Amino acid sequence: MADQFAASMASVEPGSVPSLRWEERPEGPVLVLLDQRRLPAEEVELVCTDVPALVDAIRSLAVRGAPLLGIAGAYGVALAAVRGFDVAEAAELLAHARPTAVNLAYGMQRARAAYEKALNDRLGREQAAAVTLAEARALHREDAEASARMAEHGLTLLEELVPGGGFRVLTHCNTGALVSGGEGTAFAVAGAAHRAGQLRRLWVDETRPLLQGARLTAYEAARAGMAYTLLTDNAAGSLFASGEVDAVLIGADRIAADGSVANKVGSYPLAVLARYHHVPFVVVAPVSTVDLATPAGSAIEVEQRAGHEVTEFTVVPPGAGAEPGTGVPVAPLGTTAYNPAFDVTPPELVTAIVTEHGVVSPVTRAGLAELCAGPQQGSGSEPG
Ligand SMILES: CSC[C@@H](O)[C@@H](O)C(=O)COP(=O)(O)O
Repeated sequence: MADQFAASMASVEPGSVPSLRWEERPEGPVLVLLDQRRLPAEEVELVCTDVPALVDAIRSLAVRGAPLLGIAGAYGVALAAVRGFDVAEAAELLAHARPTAVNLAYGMQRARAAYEKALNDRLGREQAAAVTLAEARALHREDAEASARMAEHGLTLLEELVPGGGFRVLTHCNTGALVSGGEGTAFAVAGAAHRAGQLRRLWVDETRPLLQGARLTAYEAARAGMAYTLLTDNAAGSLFASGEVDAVLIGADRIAADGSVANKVGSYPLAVLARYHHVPFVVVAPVSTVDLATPAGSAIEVEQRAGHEVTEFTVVPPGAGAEPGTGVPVAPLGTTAYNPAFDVTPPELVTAIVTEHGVVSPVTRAGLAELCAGPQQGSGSEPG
């Protein structure tokens, strides 16, 4: 299996990895995921033949990251439709798999709407399923295109915010090709800077407790040939204090209408540090991550995860820790843990939000709504 992935990896752009694909097999279509729980030790495929298996993969973070959750949600509905399962039931399961990343609901709803419209248009179930799959594929392609646009806009913005170039960028969690149909969000901007010879260093937060930074971003940075250094999350403060960070680039799981940003836990403390040290704090996300129906950050549901992810090292050795008691204990038996998967950064701490439509800076409710309505005309960014 690892060989199959190595072969398919040889055909992709350097630095990018195929995180998810639809495959027609003699026994029926399947969704093939790169199992992110096993990285970087092993490149192992996870094959989903039905939506409950996909929901398990989403909950256990085999497939993760906001844009990819959207793509997975759409393909999940298509899988149910093509295999003749109950589409409404599948959509409900997907909608409740994880609560914070709005892209999951967005992708799922888009595919479901395509299916229902096709049935209303009196297409048969088989044709409706084909339409649903086409919608999932379109969303997958659009995400790749959005990623390329975000990289362009983000690099232009970095050049404006950090005169002189040679950027030292700090990032948190994982926002690269592993979470996208393209090169990702924040990581795509770092990638563009790297190709332009402008990325002096990528500082990679390890991202406790599940180490998306250490396991996944370092893996992607190494593949891309970037100069990168891994740090523990709580080493960021001294790094800022010694003037080693020019900008913070992060992704987002949901952006409320007021510009509040929910992202991997640890993002908010970085925003506070960045403000104190006068360093730009830039959020890179597709417009599908902006949820205008959520009025403010306080209304965002933050996923709370199991305590054993904190009380046990769950990713050493690779693949261990899916269940309580199977990881390496690092706290006395019976210790309780506070384990929110995300935190919310208020808009006043965000220097700019970069989307495929352009840049909003300063971050205002009106500016964000305008950006969501369509691409900016002209150069777009006006860093505040
Ligand atoms: C482009 S990905 C942006 C976010 O989805 C990412 O930073 C993040 O927080 C992912 O969290 P995860 O819990 O690993 O799914």
